[in-house]
Amino acid sequence: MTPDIAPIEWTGDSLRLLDQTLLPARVEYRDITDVDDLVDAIKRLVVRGAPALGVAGALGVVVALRQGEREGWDAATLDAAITRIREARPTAVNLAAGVDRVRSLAEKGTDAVLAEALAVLDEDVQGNHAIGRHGADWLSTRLGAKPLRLLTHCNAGALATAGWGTALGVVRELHTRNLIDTVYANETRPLLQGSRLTAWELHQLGIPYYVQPDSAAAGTILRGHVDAAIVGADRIAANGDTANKVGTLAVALACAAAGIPFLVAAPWSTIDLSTPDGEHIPIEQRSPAEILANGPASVTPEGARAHNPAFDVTPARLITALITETGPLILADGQTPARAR
Ligand SMILES: CSC[C@@H](O)[C@@H](O)C(=O)COP(=O)(O)O
Repeated sequence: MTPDIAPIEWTGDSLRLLDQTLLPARVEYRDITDVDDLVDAIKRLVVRGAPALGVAGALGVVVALRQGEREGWDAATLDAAITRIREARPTAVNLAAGVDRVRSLAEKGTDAVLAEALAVLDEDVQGNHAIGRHGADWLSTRLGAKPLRLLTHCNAGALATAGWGTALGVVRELHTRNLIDTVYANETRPLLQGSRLTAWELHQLGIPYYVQPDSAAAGTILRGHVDAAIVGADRIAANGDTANKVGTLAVALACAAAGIPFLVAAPWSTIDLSTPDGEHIPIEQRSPAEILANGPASVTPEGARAHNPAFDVTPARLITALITETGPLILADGQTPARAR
């Protein structure tokens, strides 16, 4: 299946990434043939979003193998390079899972690894379309077949995946059914994935939207302007606790207070049955500079300390349903990923 926006591709010679740090001002691609460049791209969020990181991890093993062939690496050097890709960011389980899925094929040769990595990419696009259909069915059955006002946080669109998107995939499917009134896109401080990326995607798709400050979300929800919230996930524990972009928990709490559905849309590749609950999910701490400064200009007194977690964990009890490619799991009714598998 051909994705529309292609944030990540294999060109035949290189891993091509749409540079998400430059959007929406510039559409530029980076051709990656070097492990250092890939690790830097992952850390700087040139490529980002859990499913896209899974594909980057899998294709990253191909990059490492080819660089190793070019530069005559021994097995230990190759292994260390692959591990650096795997550990470039800690929270999205897809990154490590993508690396692990293809790594063991290295002894069969680079072509075998490449074929499996491309399968990861293809499965993601197909799975996202299924998530879109399941989510749209669930929402229109539960809320009625009327145009919906949905809220989302961060970017869980085509850019965050191999194509189509998860939470935004549901929005897109509803839009094709004429069932979207408007989308509230939280701006997503501090790196603005909502105002830069989600708004860019919604604009291109012709879907009506507002960008709002993250801090407006609770008020928008409690004033009755939102029918449901839908977000993506970086890692879902066996009990359904879900790590996603920092600020997601506040949205879930507001939805619970307002009595409206809070949905997580994510593929099974984001579910980590080896992590029992949210307390065990590693949370990435990012650079203080992201919140102590606005570009080059400091916005805080000298010596200010920063607490800058990139993600928070929403407890399963606040999640109405988890929409996967195999259908919805109704966490509100006590279903969990562990019991479903
Ligand atoms: C389908 S993407 C789901 C999540 O990965 C997304 O919501 C998110 O939190 C991304 O964080 P990011 O730091 O931009 O990689």
